[in-house]
Amino acid sequence: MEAIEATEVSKRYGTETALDRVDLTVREGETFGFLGPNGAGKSTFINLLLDFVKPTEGSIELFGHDCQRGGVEARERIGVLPEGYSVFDRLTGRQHVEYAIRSKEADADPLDILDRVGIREDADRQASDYSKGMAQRLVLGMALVGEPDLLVLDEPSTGLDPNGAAEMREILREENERGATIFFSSHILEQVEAVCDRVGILQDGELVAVDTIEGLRESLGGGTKLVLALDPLDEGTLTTIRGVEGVETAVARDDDTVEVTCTNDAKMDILVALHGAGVDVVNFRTEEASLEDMFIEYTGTSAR
Ligand SMILES: Nc1ncnc2c1ncn2[C@@H]1O[C@H](COP(=O)(O)OP(=O)(O)OP(=O)(O)O)[C@@H](O)[C@H]1O
Repeated sequence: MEAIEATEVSKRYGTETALDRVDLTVREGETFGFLGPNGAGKSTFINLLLDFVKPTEGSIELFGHDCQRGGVEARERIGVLPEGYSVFDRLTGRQHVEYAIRSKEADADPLDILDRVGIREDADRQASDYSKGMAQRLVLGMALVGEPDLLVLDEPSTGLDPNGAAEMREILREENERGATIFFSSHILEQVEAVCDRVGILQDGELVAVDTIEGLRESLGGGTKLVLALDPLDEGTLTTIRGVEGVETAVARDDDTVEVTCTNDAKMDILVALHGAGVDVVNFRTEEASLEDMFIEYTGTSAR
């Protein structure tokens, strides 16, 4: 059975189309990263999943249950970290987790959960005194209660320092190994690249790509990145490179280094064109296109 199955889902707010006929399947056991620039529709999709808002057209199923008609059964199997969740000021961290345990009728030790997300020491402090990162850890802990079959996480790394982000990745890996499906949105592409089996890229409400990271690379013609040290590196040199068939982008990194994303076949042609234009290639290496490079190619914008 599929964990998430969206069929032709659209959501309009007045004249604003937040999602436009999105078809998406997330299989049980997958870790799926949901990417898109600000305002692309990621939170809207997650809000539809959770039945916080209704689709204008189309439907979404969770474990075979329509999110609107049979959502309750499905939601019992889900752990959620919503965007911008605010903690209850008067409750301690422990009380938050106890609340989640009661409402999910789960059997868990709140301190074990708080330990897992790294705030056991702060269990009995009021959550209003928590830092942003601690509050985010607490909400993740609440999402983990009851060993959910699906974790839906909207920007889980918000507020976390690099250590916190690494711990978050580790928890996602452990949860996935336990058998949970993970669906999360993020602007932190290194994070997505490190843990996801597949990614979907949303832009202006449309799903412009869904694939493995390897698959995205291939569909961008090999997705090679060349890093060239050139003399001279000026506008004329950049124009020469951009004129070669198969070149997607050519951006100067500093005074003498340029980064070029291109198809595999274009690499040799670039060197030939530079030689023809009298440009000296001082240094030359290739790198695999990162998810960030591919995101820019698909959406024309940076993820952050
Ligand atoms: N309640 C609402 N009323 C009107 N427009 C809305 C509402 N919620 C979202 N939108 C619009 O829908 C579009 C998609 O927004 P959404 O919050 O889903 O994007 P997002 O990809 O999650 O963005 P971000 O990365 O900034 O969180 C935006 O143009 C936004 O202005």
